[in-house]
Amino acid sequence: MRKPIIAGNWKMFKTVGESLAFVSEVKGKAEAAGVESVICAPFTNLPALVEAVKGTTLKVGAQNLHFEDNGAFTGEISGVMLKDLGVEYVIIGHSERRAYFAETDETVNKKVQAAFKHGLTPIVCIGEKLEEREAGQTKNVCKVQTEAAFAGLSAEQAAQVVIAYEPIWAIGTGKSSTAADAQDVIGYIRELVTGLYGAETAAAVRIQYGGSVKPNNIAEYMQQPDIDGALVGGASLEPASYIDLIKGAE
Ligand SMILES: O=C[C@H](O)COP(=O)(O)O
Repeated sequence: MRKPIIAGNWKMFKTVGESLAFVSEVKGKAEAAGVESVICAPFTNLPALVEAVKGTTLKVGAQNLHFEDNGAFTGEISGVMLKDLGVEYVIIGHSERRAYFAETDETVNKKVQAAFKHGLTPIVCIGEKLEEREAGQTKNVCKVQTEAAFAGLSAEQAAQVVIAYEPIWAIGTGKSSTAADAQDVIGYIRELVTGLYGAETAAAVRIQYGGSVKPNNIAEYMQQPDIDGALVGGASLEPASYIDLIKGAE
């Protein structure tokens, strides 16, 4: 049985003070039995957040990591450093990182391996651009990105990966994929994992939908057999909305 997971991706929003105010608002309210609630915050906010969520069921994630443990990589943060802070999750290969920071399928794979090396759970983002969808390439794009992300992982590691299927045209646009379309692609992604590792591993992998998920549409996605949660940007920033997302996922 897969435990649903709602992850808020705050992107480049919130100061430390704003993060702490958010946690004190949602504490005790963004907790639904059987739903894992994660906040993926900017690096600067992680130490304070890890401290603030102690004693709650909220978990903290980063939005990126470097694949090396340390070295001359100005401005980067490694898995060693995240683990040292007490961070549990890390988003890898978000489409904004692929588009603006030159992340490739190869670096995504290296980062997934680095996450496992340091005991972090990777939330691996995949998804097609609008022109790829219009050209009927959605599943092909997801196949290439999924296979690359999982390269070299053991079945035991693969089972722990969280995949976030985010059609790029649906991110921050208010144009969400229909629940049926999202299920179609996510069901296909699970078949891909079955092909790579077998049915038992594929049945354990959690696959989220992301792209304009809001409190008023989360339930439709959660009703789909292969959708195990959501990676949420805009609607995760306000405490009331975040609480409603968690409740809606129950
Ligand atoms: O990581 C989250 C996604 O980019 C979705 O963002 P959004 O919910 O604002 O569309």
